[in-house]
Amino acid sequence: MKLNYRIGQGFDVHAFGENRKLILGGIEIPYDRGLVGHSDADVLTHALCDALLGAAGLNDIGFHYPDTDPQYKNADSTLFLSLTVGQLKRMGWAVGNVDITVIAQEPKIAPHIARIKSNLARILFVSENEVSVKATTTEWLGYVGRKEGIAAQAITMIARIHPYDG
Ligand SMILES: Nc1ccn([C@@H]2O[C@H](COP(=O)(O)O)[C@@H](O)[C@H]2O)c(=O)n1
Ligand SMILES: C[C@@]1(CO)OP(=O)(O)OP(=O)(O)OC[C@H]1O
Repeated sequence: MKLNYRIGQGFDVHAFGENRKLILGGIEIPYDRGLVGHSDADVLTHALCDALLGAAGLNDIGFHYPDTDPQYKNADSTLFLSLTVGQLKRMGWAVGNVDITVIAQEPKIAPHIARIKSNLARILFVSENEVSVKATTTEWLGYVGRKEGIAAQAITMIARIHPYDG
């Protein structure tokens, strides 16, 4: 018999670069630098995609949306999240809750968390109560502390909404 719940976790890091917007959870955060990547480098959304894909046993974001594919150049990463949610839905999974930590020395994320949660809840088809977004510094230690980039980790629980035999 298949279980009705599964958990997954994801982790991602992107480096800061010049002339880039800082996008987290699909929301533009005012800062003098942005993150560098093939897509918009939305590190929070990438970690969340990996958590959801991991929960469903579906490999990772780079497997489904390779950084060698020109169609994803500067892509809005919430597209990957929407596609992932659709993929899970077709397999009979709905998102239960997500818990995300952004690891950044700067900028302050707290003032933007309400907007990030609202945006993610809309894409995940859950209420904002099911979306937790937190932030921490690394107390000036390591690559995050040197303000070289931002890391994010995400954990999710998904629940089976209909049987799937694939
Ligand atoms: N980029 C960040 C980092 C932290 N916060 C908020 O500040 C609090 C204290 O952070 P510490 O790393 O010193 O524990 C943290 O709990 C967050 O609320 C933030 O908004 N943005
Ligand atoms: C999102 C993708 C695809 O554009 O590229 P990046 O923005 O570079 O992000 P990363 O987390 O390194 O890997 C996933 C990629 O396939």
